[in-house]
Amino acid sequence: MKSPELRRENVPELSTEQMIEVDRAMIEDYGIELIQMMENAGRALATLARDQFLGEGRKGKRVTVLAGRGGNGGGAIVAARRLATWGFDVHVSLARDPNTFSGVPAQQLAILQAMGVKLQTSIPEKSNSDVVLDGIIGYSLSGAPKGRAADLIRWANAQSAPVVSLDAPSGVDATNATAYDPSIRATATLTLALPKAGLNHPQVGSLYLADISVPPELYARFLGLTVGPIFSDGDILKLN
Ligand SMILES: NC(=O)C1=CN([C@@H]2O[C@H](COP(=O)(O)OP(=O)(O)OC[C@H]3O[C@@H](n4cnc5c(N)ncnc54)[C@H](O)[C@@H]3O)[C@@H](O)[C@H]2O)[C@H](O)CC1
Ligand SMILES: [K+]
Repeated sequence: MKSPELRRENVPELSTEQMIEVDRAMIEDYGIELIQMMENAGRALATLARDQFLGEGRKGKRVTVLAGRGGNGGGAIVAARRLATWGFDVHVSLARDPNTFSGVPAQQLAILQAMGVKLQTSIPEKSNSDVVLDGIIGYSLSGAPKGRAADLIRWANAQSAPVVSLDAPSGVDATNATAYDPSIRATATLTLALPKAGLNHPQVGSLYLADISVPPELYARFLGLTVGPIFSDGDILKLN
């Protein structure tokens, strides 16, 4: 299935600081809550994985989802839930123990646990995934990945399956494009709302953009940026 395309020069790029301001305005000025944005992000990630990377004959196909405890992991956990409900064999590996999760990501994790989706807190023991989803760290990366997050990144890079990153490849700075060691070498990256300035890096792979329902007028009002109704042709655009 082909995604509608959008030329990169036709949309502004955001810094992490600007994206945090978008998140703030969404919640405080428009009343669009984090859980709503995360649902849109996660559903788009699941849809992209299904339509671009899982192909025909989907029954029994294995999806490995790597998730941190922040907003990025929360979106990946939503994607895991959607793919599980669509009949895929979903395995989730967490970068942090479940009892360290809080807020909306904890709520999303609890749903996954209630559904009985396979969940572990160690690196996946199998290497036969059909696709790997990377929701380890998003725009709140601080320095080179450490601990289990780093172990999961190294594991993902050793897989032959395509790796699809949410928002940014984990370990790549979304604002300044620094690729720390280790960092995900993605086949594709699905970023949210508008492209981030640091996603001009070969480790991003093919770049896609998902609609998380930011009203275009928000960009004008809070960031002084003009953005048209870019998602009028679809929820997921391929950026060229
Ligand atoms: N409007 C939007 O774009 C929305 C984006 N969403 C997603 O949320 C993330 C940002 O979420 P946040 O909670 O701020 O943090 P992260 O998930 O990026 O990361 C925090 C997580 O990562 C750990 N961590 C950070 N640096 C390191 C490191 N060097 N080594 C190991 N671990 C590290 C940190 O400890 C935390 O556990 C954004 O990217 C989007 O994906 C929202 O879902 C919706 C709105
Ligand atoms: K990521």
